[in-house]
Amino acid sequence: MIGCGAMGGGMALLFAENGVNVSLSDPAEKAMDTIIKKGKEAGYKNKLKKFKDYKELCNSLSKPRLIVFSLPHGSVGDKVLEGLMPHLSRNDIILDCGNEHFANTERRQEKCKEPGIRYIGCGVSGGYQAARAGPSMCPGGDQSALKELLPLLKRIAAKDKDGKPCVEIIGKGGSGHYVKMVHNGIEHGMMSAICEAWGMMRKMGLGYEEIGKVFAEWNKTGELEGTFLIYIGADLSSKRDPETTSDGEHPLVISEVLDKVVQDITGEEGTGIWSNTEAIELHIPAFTLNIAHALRLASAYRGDREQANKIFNGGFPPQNLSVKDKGAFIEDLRKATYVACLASYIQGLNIIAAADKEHGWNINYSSVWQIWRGGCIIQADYISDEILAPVLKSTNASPETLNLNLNPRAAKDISKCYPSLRTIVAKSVETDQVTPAISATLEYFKVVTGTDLPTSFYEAELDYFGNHKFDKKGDPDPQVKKPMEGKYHFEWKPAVSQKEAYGK
Ligand SMILES: NC(=O)C1=CN([C@@H]2O[C@H](COP(=O)(O)OP(=O)(O)OC[C@H]3O[C@@H](n4cnc5c(N)ncnc54)[C@H](OP(=O)(O)O)[C@@H]3O)[C@@H](O)[C@H]2O)C=CC1
Ligand SMILES: O=C(CO)[C@H](O)[C@H](O)COP(=O)(O)O
Repeated sequence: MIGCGAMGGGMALLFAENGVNVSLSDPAEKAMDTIIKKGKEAGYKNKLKKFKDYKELCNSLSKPRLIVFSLPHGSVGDKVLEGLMPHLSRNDIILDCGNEHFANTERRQEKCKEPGIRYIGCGVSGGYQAARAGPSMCPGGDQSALKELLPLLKRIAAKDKDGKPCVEIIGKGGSGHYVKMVHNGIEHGMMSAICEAWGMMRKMGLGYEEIGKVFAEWNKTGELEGTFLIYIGADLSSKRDPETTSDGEHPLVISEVLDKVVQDITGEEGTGIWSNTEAIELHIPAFTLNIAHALRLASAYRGDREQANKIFNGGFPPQNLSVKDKGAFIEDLRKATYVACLASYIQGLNIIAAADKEHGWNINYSSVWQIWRGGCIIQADYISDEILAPVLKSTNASPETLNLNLNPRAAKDISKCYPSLRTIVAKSVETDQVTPAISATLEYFKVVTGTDLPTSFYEAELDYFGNHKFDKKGDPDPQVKKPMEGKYHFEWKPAVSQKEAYGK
């Protein structure tokens, strides 16, 4: 296990629990000692050993070796690979369990080809608790290595509600890391919508623990049933700090958490940036994911926000929400949260489908479905059973069939929940609530199902100044339905000389 932090430490213990001898490497000796101590306490006798140099570490492993990375993304992995290479042999496997950029994964796979080392990009999900108990795993790369590894991975992976392991072969090349990256993009869309709903409930006057109870209800039944992020939202809402304050209180931890999400800016994580960049580069409209990312960014600048708040004389803070029927409003909020979560899935799947076509990864979509069934952060039982299963589990699921905006079952739910989504956004606008992902979701569904968009005017302006051409309404040519340049240009205003324009 190279990298013994929150995730690597948990996975090292998980492997040891499953009878595997684990050799540890981390710059922090203390991190390795802690894992060894925990292993001893758990009764995994002599299963965990620490190593300072790669030669000794590699000599300690039986062949073909399995080397697991749980490292920060980027150059760290390159340096580690460089250092390990001289001590590895043909057929050894590197299982990169970090959140690595798929292009780095593919570059390393290329580098490993000649010496015959098999490099697998394997996103893992579920946080450090799942790393210890069994994560959802998303491996892609060399098929022979994947087939050899799968039995072991199935032993350690999370199990879904039917007891099936949440790990399957995703596809070739960097597809495993790609799917995990998009998982995180979806995660961010869902987390944004959920925190926005939480913010509105706070402004309705609900206490932290009361909101926890609402989330617990949402998680029990209906469209948000079995949604991990709703479940942990319920759980965290009642956690109290064991330290007492001066007045003898044990404060709710959530009441003390500052409103900033920083890891995109600190570089700690990259998946949010990469998944949005991918959406843009692959021409996928991903309103909910894009704005969720922007909310994180804006939130990170706490100091700037404080200064702007002063300059704007207090800014535009959310007003207290008075609603006639609290129960009905919370039900609208639940439905709005659900459609924003579903929109996040739809946008994420559209990104994966476009990338699969572009890279020829041949992604197995029933594997994607299975790894998202349990153990991962975006686990959502209702969405999985009702919406995704009929599409992703199908034996002929392909990038062409993945667009859930064209799926009648998804359309039924979105149409049913749309009035609630509109009610929530309208109330939010009226009272200055912070609801970017929920509002963007309303716009998203309006736009992707709309056949009378104001972009006619946009197109005309583009043609006016740029000769960018347009197509005409009613043209029977099927090409006009494709994203291709239009056939017509109108001379809205002929170009004139400088003298004619400026009169000199
Ligand atoms: N935390 C989470 O919830 C999840 C994280 N991930 C991904 O898993 C990976 C690990 O994350 P996480 O455990 O949270 O991060 P941590 O920072 O806790 O762990 C990373 C570990 O790698 C160590 N490290 C740095 N350089 C080297 C090196 N050259 N050789 C060996 N070890 C090294 C670090 O040591 P030091 O601190 O001394 O530099 C640290 O102990 C990341 O890619 C992350 O994106 C994936 C899913 C969930
Ligand atoms: O990969 C993860 C979950 O799936 C990690 O928890 C990750 O650290 C979350 O950070 P970010 O919100 O920046 O993706």
